[in-house]
Amino acid sequence: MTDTLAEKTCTPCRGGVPPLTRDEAQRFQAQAPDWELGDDAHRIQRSFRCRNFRDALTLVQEIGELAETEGHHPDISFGWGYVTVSLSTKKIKGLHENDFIMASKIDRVLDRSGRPVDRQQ
Ligand SMILES: C[C@H](O)[C@H](O)[C@H]1CNC2=NC(N)=NC(=O)C2=N1
Repeated sequence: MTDTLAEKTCTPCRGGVPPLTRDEAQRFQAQAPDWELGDDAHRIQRSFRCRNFRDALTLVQEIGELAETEGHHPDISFGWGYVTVSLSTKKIKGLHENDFIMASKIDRVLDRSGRPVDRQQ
């Protein structure tokens, strides 16, 4: 049984590998179905609803710590009541398995924290 994405760890990406094709990205996306594949298949994105600004800020902090631990970093925008996370691998200007590993781990942060976050699509 191969590890699920959330059990994997990101591998340092030093470029030199092609980004995932749309088909490959769609296969990974099946394991992170709450994430939307961008039109150019070069990024995945998901928004979370939070109770207020402080909750959004706390979630951003948690995601930031996870990114530092994994060595793979999302772009995050947030405000009162929402956090939007976008993942793409800068070094290869497209998607890498690392992006889907991070997506799956971010989903686990939410599930574990059990915060009352609606999952807006
Ligand atoms: C060596 C290390 O893996 C790289 O510098 C990492 C750091 N975090 C990263 N995050 C993202 N999103 N893309 C990258 O290309 C990237 N490179």
